[in-house]
Amino acid sequence: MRTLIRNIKTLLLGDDQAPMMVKGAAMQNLPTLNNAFVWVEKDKIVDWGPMSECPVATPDQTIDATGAFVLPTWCDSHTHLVFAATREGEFIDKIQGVSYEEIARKGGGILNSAQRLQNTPQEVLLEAAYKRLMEVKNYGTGAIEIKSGYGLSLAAELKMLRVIQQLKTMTKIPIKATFLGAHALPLAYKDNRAGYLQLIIDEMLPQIAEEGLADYIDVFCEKVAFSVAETEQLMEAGARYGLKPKIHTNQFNCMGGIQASVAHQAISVDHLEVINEEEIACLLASDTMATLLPSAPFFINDHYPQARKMIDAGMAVALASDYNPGSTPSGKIPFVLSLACIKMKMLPEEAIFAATLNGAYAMEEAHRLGSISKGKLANLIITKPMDSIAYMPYAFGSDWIDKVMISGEI
Ligand SMILES: N=CN[C@@H](CCC(=O)O)C(=O)O
Ligand SMILES: [Zn+2]
Repeated sequence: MRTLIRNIKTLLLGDDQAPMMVKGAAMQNLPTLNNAFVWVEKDKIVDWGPMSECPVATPDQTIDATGAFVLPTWCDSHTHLVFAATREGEFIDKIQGVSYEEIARKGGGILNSAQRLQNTPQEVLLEAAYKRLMEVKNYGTGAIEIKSGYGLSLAAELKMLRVIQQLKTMTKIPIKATFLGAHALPLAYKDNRAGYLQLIIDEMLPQIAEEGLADYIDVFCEKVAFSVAETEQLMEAGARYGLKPKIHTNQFNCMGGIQASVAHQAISVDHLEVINEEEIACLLASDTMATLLPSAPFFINDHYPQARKMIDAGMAVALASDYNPGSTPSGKIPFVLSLACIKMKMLPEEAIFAATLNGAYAMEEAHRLGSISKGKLANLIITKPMDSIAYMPYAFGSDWIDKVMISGEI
């Protein structure tokens, strides 16, 4: 199938020499080309440029994008898309003043989700996760990372990861799987932390590696979850099976999670609602992506990451949804862009870079996604007609995406 998208009002991120990530001030320089075309063959972008250079060959399909923007799909590098049940009960608790951390300490939160997931058959989880995947695709997500971490037993963690593996075969959306066995300490191990770590290291990891179920290892490095020393132990264990770290840290506490993750060559550190100068310096000197998840502090009424300070210091940041039933029951990246601009003072251009190319870097997909470059996958968003880039984060309640192309198919 050969598809021509023509008369594009403005093409964003057209760059055949796109870097693997963009940092600091460069995040404002989003490549734009007015009055453009994109030529797609099979699943790839074959050509793009100004309409004056549009090929004369006849495509199988033509899309007229008059008045519209075309940009790469979002690379959502942090989600918990596989879960058994929503948690509206805790939503009401939070409205009535109980904090997210208090709910976790009382055995709600992640443990609540784990209990539900352990009792839910794999096919039921798969059907629900597939529906969520199709939902976020319509919001423009064209690559996604999905974590385990609501299993917390050997059988249930494997079940979650097998669901993710099945999802990979059911869609052309690139998916990366992350093993998050250390998401919460199961009640059965409440007086035996070391025992749970041994279960992860001696039983879960070898089986996961044998079945090739995970691309990355994650740990929830927080006072309410796992310590820095435990996180290091797990990153080292993951490395023995070739799993690179992507670490939940600095959601509530600065306790050394960033430094430890960077020292273990983490692909990304995620959340960063709190961060200090030393941690910013550490990230600046690293190749680790800072992935910000502003829908989480929005939903649990926490403070937002200091994106402006990070970018002004020269850091690269990525934006992701954190779609999960507890802190973020939403996978809508356009809303994440709005929060990034409104609450974190990111410019629209920075937010778009953060949710596309930098998101791709945070899931090691920047070589084939995240920009409009010849040879990259044709995963594209075609917007409804609009006047400016700023309309995207500005119109936070509108559905401004018209079409989503995944691997060359609308
Ligand atoms: N913070 C840790 N994990 C998830 C929330 C999980 C849950 O509450 O179910 C997050 O990234 O926000
Ligand atoms: Zn998360």
